[in-house]
Amino acid sequence: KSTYDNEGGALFNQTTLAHHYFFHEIDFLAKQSMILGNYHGDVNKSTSSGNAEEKIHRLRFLEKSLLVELDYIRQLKEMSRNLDEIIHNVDTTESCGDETMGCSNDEMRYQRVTPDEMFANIISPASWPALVPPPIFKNTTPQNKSMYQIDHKYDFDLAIKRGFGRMYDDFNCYDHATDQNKPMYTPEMWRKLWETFRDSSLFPFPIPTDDECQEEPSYAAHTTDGKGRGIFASRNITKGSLVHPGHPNTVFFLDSTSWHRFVSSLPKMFACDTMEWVWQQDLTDSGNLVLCLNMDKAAFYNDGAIESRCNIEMKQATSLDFYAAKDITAGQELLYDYSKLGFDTINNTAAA
Ligand SMILES: C[S@@+](CC[C@H](N)C(=O)[O-])C[C@H]1O[C@@H](n2cnc3c(N)ncnc32)[C@H](O)[C@@H]1O
Repeated sequence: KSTYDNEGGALFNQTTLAHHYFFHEIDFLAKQSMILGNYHGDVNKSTSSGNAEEKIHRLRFLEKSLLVELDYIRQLKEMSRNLDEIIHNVDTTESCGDETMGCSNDEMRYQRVTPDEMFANIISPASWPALVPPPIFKNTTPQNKSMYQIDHKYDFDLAIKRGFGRMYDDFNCYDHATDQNKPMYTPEMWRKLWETFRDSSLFPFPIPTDDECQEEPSYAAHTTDGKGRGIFASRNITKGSLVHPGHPNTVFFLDSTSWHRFVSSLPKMFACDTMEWVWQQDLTDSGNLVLCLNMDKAAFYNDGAIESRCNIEMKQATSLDFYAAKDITAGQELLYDYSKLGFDTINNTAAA
């Protein structure tokens, strides 16, 4: 929009930002489709041990995702057609007044509008922070690590390496991490998390309905050995059976911006929780790590590697489904090996 160059640059910048936003959105959509398509579409590979019902279930979710995506593409197309028009037609008379208030014609036409005013017309306000550069992260040392946090290699240090340190610090999550009385999540709380993801994500990921979620042989409860909340077997489980399908309640963040936007949109407790729950995994066997987050009680699975107590596992590194690695008795805590998820192969995709 070089014609606006002489207008002081502000409108020019906003125009550029609008285009930047648009292309960022397209790019994000393409990546999100790739992950969804590869993960949910490749059912034969990723659920070779799964049953037909599970495959149908997964394909249904893929179908629903694609329909939402199609609709989104339609909206983007519409937006691209109208983008210039919207930018030109922003109603500026209110902030500038009219000629009787001393505004020149040019000022009336090109009165600066705030990004919020302009973007309110074309995108949801939740998307605006995408255009603000992420903060510069500083290393932080937690003040009061408990014994568990010192022993536990995942906490703090790894979070900081991933670039979460500043957000962890901003939300002052250190006490939260060691708190053994954090609340159990109600369905409303999970929904709130889902809605924030939907609103802060550039992709309107479909929120699964209850009948899309399979019954699992487990329940969430507080642990008694300092691990916070955990997941326990609700009945005896035979070795090899599915204990948790990773779909449809796992969501993906493909870049640091979308992750930061999501966490920054949450109240403190949710923000601190999600920063402790998130992990990275190469879902497409392509060398690209994706940030993954469980939006259901699966977020409470603890690490059993330290005490060699793991009893559940994924059959493939690209899978999100957990199977019993041995016979499990009702009441036992379900534990897996965190290191199997690629925590050690962090390449800082999540860091700014
Ligand atoms: C994926 S979450 C598991 C749910 C967590 N216990 C909660 O209440 O939110 C990972 C966090 O759980 C805790 N955790 C997991 N396994 C642990 C272990 N073996 N010992 C101590 N803490 C553990 C750590 O605080 C870690 O950051």
